[in-house]
Amino acid sequence: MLDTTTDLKGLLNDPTLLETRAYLAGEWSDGADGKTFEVLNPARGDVIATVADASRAQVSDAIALSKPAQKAWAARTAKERANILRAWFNLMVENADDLATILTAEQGKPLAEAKGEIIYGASFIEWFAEEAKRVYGETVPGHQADKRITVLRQPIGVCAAITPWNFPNAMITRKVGPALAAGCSILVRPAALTPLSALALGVLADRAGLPKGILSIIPSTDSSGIGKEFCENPIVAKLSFTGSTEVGRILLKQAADQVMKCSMELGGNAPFIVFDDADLDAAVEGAMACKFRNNGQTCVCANRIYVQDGVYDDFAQRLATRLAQMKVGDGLDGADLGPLIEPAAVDKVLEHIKDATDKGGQIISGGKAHALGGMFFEPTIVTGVTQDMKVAQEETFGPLAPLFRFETDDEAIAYANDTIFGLASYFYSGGLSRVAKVSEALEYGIVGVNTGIISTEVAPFGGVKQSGLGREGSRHGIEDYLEMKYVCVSV
Ligand SMILES: NC(=O)C1=CN([C@@H]2O[C@H](COP(=O)(O)OP(=O)(O)OC[C@H]3O[C@@H](n4cnc5c(N)ncnc54)[C@H](OP(=O)(O)O)[C@@H]3O)[C@@H](O)[C@H]2O)C=CC1
Ligand SMILES: O=C(O)[C@H](O)CS(=O)(=O)O
Repeated sequence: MLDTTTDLKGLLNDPTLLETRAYLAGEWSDGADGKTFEVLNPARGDVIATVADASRAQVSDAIALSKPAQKAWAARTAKERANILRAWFNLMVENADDLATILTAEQGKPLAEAKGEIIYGASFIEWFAEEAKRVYGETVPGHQADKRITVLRQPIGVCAAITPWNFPNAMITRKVGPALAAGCSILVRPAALTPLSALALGVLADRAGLPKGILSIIPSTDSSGIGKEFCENPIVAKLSFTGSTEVGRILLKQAADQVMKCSMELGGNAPFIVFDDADLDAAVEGAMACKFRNNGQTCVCANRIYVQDGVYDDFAQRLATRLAQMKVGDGLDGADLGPLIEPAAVDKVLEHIKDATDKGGQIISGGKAHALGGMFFEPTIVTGVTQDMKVAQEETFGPLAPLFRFETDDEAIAYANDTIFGLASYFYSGGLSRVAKVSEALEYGIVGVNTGIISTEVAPFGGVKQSGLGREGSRHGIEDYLEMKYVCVSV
């Protein structure tokens, strides 16, 4: 752990963005009985803020208040809602430097990446401000001479969201943007490790003129209690979750009693395939971007790198050369790779490396905790990795690049699909026919071809199999916040 403390307020141009109270139905509130919890900087280990710890009862009250507020919000014109969202987007962009500093301080990713996340997060608010005006209905030719049929698309009502620590800004805006655009209200519970980015978004939403009751940001250590409140409170009509498949399953079971509409962005186990006709320099750059973004802590990060026999050794050597240029350190001090989020994350990377090397894998780069100590870890490459190793089936969520060897296209496709997950996949090839065939054969919601970066607000993001339900972003992202109503008029 670095021997420095973080004067977070002192680093901000606008220190009022560092809000530590809960934002409950538009009111800034202390936790019940003044309860609080501490937020740490994962690079330095120091306490950067003490935040209100909201209780389940407070959340229940906020849900009740958000119901009439939602009705009034839905009654506004789409253009009025869009204008407020647009004002919020502008404020996010204007305050991007401060939002990025807060994000890096609580999450650890390098400042440049944090700034990228803020702009990416803001893009969902901009996109859905535009989509708000395009929620069209339909007219259907009547089935009898006297019948006139119209199809309305109406906001689903009060929504709830649970978001993870790895993207403390963008995973919120990707849910809140479409909800608010559609005319819903939404209550968000961010991960307890990273509530400050979420609360700063609440400050800016307030400034943008969002009416009271439409948005709640709930810092709380009671993840399971708040999750139950979201699933059991009859006012809540929809739940959107991003996080592990394990927690997604719990929430789906809880939501089943109310037959609640759910969107789930769950775990991935992304394959990254390098065929022998690939541009190897491009493939190495793609692997660097895809594997080491957020230090390997995203569910679309390459988890398994499959390289065809003829280019395997060359690719491994080039990747190792590139990795040696990466500087590990404090995200606030210009590092390329920050710390992992918590000690358990370091243990998981060590466990996967040990399992691989016990079964015959060889470390060619890194392989151990970094000399900086704390949650810093050396970016690592293991070669000779096979399908019987843990890393083939489980997400590492850390800076470990395991290199698998394959010979034929069918073998690569079979290995890539041999998982319960189906979020993102990637491959590099220069062959037109291969590009078409492999894209179709991969059982994934997202396929990156000759690119390692696939995240954008304009495309539908989501997985198949146990990676989730629904899509976020794009014109499809608003659908989960709308209900269809068919009106049949006899004339
Ligand atoms: N973050 C992501 O996008 C993904 C994570 N994963 C995997 O999951 C592991 C853990 O990652 P993490 O992001 O913490 O994922 P989790 O699923 O553990 O947490 C995601 C969110 O759910 C909350 N939560 C946890 N348990 C419950 C519950 N019982 N009811 C309601 N909410 C709950 C968490 O709150 P709190 O943290 O405050 O308890 C957090 O806000 C990773 O190492 C990775 O392997 C996989 C895919 C995606
Ligand atoms: O938008 C992204 O790039 C991802 O959603 C982040 S994650 O959910 O894959 O971790």
